[in-house]
Amino acid sequence: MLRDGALNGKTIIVTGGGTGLGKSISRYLIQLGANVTICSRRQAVIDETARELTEEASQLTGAGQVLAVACDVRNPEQIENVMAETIARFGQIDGLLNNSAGNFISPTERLSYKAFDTIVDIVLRGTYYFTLAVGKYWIDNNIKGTVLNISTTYATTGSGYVVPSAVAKGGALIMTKSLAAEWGKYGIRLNAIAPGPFPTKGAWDRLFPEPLASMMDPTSRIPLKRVGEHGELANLAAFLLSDYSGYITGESITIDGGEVLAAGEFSHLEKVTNDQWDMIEQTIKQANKASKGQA
Ligand SMILES: CCCCC/C=C/C(=O)SCCNC(=O)CCNC(=O)[C@H](O)C(C)(C)COP(=O)(O)OP(=O)(O)OC[C@H]1O[C@@H](n2cnc3c(N)ncnc32)[C@H](O)[C@@H]1OP(=O)(O)O
Ligand SMILES: NC(=O)C1=CN([C@@H]2O[C@H](COP(=O)(O)OP(=O)(O)OC[C@H]3O[C@@H](n4cnc5c(N)ncnc54)[C@H](OP(=O)(O)O)[C@@H]3O)[C@@H](O)[C@H]2O)C=CC1
Repeated sequence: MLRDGALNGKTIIVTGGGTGLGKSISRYLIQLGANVTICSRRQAVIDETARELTEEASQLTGAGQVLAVACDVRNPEQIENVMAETIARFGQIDGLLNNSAGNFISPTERLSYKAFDTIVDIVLRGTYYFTLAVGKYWIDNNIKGTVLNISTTYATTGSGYVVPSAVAKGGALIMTKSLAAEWGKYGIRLNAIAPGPFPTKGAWDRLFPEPLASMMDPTSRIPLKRVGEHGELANLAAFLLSDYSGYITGESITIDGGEVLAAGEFSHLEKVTNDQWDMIEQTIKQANKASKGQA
């Protein structure tokens, strides 16, 4: 979507950049000229991704570079280290993509206290810690940086069976909007993306394990009748991290093929045939006549 070189000179930190959506978005940011630091807990995973993305970038003209630094987003000292390593290598930080998450599907009454804390600590506390650390750095150095948080559609609707994740994503979304209001005066923007289903191993292993996978088709409730493609999400993320979205802040943009619209009372009637619609129309028209005393 963006022109080659659209992110030249930008340095962006991507949490959870070694796998799944974080990896796909990092790949596109690098193609557009950004330098990207990927971080997550598993050094071997981010090292392998950095190697792969560096190899791909070497085939392109004007692509950025990639740095891998291990970090648990629940640990402020490790966050400071990611920032220090990024500044040492690339000079400054311009963007932060809070993409790391933990999640699993489970009836809430089966959860231990620690299970709830584990998810909320990664998703809400980790997002807050990283945003606070980078935000302080931007304010101190007069940098007009941009934060993009990967949310979910159920951050606003709520959802059963993923309650810790919904609570944490909901909190992170309100943080996005609150800080957009507070830090706008520094030129700092914060936005979110609320994706519907985009297949990744991390999400599918934990949200659609068997026998659930055989019992439910995630596309059946989606008006566009398909899951998302990583490139579609990467396009939106790159735009929101770029200067082209310079007047957008405090927003959450949904990218879900219309899935959230399924809440509409009559949105599930696609199985009704044309013959049935003919019958329905006649029945309603009869009722209309009856109500006017014409039947
Ligand atoms: C498709 C539609 C929209 C989907 C929206 C998607 C949202 C996403 O976030 S998808 C991202 C999925 N990716 C990941 O989750 C990657 C990282 N995840 C993990 O590393 C683990 O899944 C983790 C979150 C559980 C964290 O691992 P770790 O730190 O090693 O924690 P423990 O294994 O020690 O578990 C802590 C605690 O949680 C309990 N627990 C774990 N799994 C379950 C489960 N399936 N059901 C119930 N409880 C679970 C575990 O038992 C521990 O509690 P205690 O037993 O009290 O010690
Ligand atoms: N896939 C989908 O359909 C949807 C995904 N999302 C969101 O997209 C984002 C990416 O998910 P997805 O790519 O699917 O799944 P992945 O499992 O591939 O990504 C999650 C990443 O988070 C990292 N991570 C987990 N815990 C920590 C931690 N404590 N510190 C640092 N990093 C951590 C993991 O790396 P490591 O284990 O090495 O730490 C992993 O790279 C998440 O925010 C998720 O909520 C939202 C809606 C739909």
